[in-house]
Amino acid sequence: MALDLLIRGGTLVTPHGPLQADLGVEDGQIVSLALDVFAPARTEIDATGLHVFPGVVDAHVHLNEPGRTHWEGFDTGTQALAAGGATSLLDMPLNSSPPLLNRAAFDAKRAAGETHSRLDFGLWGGLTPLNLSELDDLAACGVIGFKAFMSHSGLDEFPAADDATLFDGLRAARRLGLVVATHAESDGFTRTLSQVARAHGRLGVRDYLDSRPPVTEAEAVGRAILFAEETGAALHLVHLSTARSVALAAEARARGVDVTAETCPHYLHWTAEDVERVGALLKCAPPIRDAGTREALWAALKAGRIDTVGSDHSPAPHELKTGDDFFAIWGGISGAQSTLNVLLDGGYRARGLPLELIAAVSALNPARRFRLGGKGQLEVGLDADFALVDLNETFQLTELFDRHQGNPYRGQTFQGRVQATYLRGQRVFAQTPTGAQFSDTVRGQLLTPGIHPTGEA
Ligand SMILES: NC(=O)NC(NC(N)=O)C(=O)[O-]
Ligand SMILES: [Zn+2]
Ligand SMILES: [Zn+2]
Repeated sequence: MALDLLIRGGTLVTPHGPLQADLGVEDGQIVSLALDVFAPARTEIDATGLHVFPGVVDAHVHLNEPGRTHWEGFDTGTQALAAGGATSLLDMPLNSSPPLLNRAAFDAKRAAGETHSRLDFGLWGGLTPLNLSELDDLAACGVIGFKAFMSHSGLDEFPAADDATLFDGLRAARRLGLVVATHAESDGFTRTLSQVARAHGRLGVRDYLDSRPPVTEAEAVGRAILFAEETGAALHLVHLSTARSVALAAEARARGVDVTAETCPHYLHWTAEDVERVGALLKCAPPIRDAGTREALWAALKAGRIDTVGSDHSPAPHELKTGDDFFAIWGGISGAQSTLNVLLDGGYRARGLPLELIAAVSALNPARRFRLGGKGQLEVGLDADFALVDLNETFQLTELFDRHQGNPYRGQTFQGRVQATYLRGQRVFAQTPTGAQFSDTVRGQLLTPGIHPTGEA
C-alpha cells in the first residue's frame, strides 16, 4: 500500500531525544517511524539536514473571532501560527465578541473556526460571575476548559472572577473533569497601585511596570493554588512571569496539587528595559520583568519546572496601541509566529536547552494536559502534525503574517527557522525561494478533550 507522504532523512525530535529516522504518513496519521522506510509514497520530501519537531500546540492565543476580526481573526492568526511551526491552538474565550460564556457563543466561534482556521483548534470557555450556570452546558459543547481572570481582563464584557466565583468554578470544573486556567494577578493590589500612579500623573512605561510588581502575581498564584488544593480541581496558571511564581506551582505539585505552569516567549526574550525602549508593542499583564528575572525563568524552564510555553498572542489595532497614558494602552503582545524561534534561539542555542524539552513544553505537555488525543508527539498512530526546522539557519524575522504590522519581533534575528509545517500530513506552510506559501484548502478541525494515548500530564 503506498504511503501518502514520506519524510526522508530527517532528525526526529522525540521525547527520548533526536532520532535519525524516516516518517511515513497515511490518511493524516503517522504510520511508520524507522530508518530507511522502503515504501512507495505519493509524495516524498527530502528532509536531510532538517529536524522534525512535533507541531506546536499553542494553548494560549486570542484570535478574537467572531466580533473583533479587525484585531486578528482565525485566517491571519493561524497563518502566523503555521509559519511558526504550530499545528494546533486553543483559543481564549475573549477578546472575541461575544466572549465565549455560553453555548450560543461556542457555536458561533466553532463555525468561524471551521470556516477560517488553517489549523486544528480547541476553544476555552470563560469563567466569570456572569456565567457560572453555563459551565455544565459549555462542558457538553466540548470546551477545553474554563479561563478565569483574577484581575481586570481589559474588557468589561469579561469581568474578573471574584474569589467565590473562582472557587465555585473550580468545584464545577472538578466535577466536570476539566481544567481551569487563571490569569493570576491580584485585582485589588494592582488596581490600587494603578490608581495611585495615575492620580499622581505617573503615566509612563516604568510607572505601569511598577504598578504590577511580582508580588501582585505571586499573591494571586498562591490563592489560586489554595482554591485548587481545597477543591481538588485541575489548575493551569497561564503566563507566569517570574521563577518565584513557577516555584509556588512546583511546590504545590510536589505536595499533590493538580497544577501546571505556563510561561510565554515574551518573558523569555525581552526585558523591562526593552519595554521602556519599544513601548506599547511590549505592554502586557503581568508585565515583562528585568533581566535577572528573565534568566531565573530560563533556569526554571531548563530544570523542567515549567510545563507549557504558550504565545498569549493578544493583538489589537494600531489605534489601541498608542497614547500618552501607558495604563490606557491595550495590554497584549503579538507573538503567535515566534514561540519556536525564541525557544530554539534563546533556549537551545544560547542556554543549552535539550530539543526534547523544547518539544515537550511547546507540544507534548499541552497536548497531554488538555487531553488532545492525537497531538503533541511524533508517534505511530498519532496525527501527522509536524514542522521541518533548519536548526543551522540564522535569519532575520521580517515576514510576519498576523493581521497587524505592530509586531515587536519584526527584525529580530534567530537561529532555527521553520521551513515547512504539516497538519495531519497536509502541508499548510512552506518557506520557498520565492517566499512563503500557505495552503488555501486545508481547514482546521475542532479539538475537544479526549484521552491522550500517552496518558495525563
Ligand atoms: N484580554 C487579553 O487578551 N488579555 C491578555 N493580555 C495580556 N496578557 O496582556 C491576557 O492574556 O491577559
Ligand atoms: Zn492573561
Ligand atoms: Zn491571554
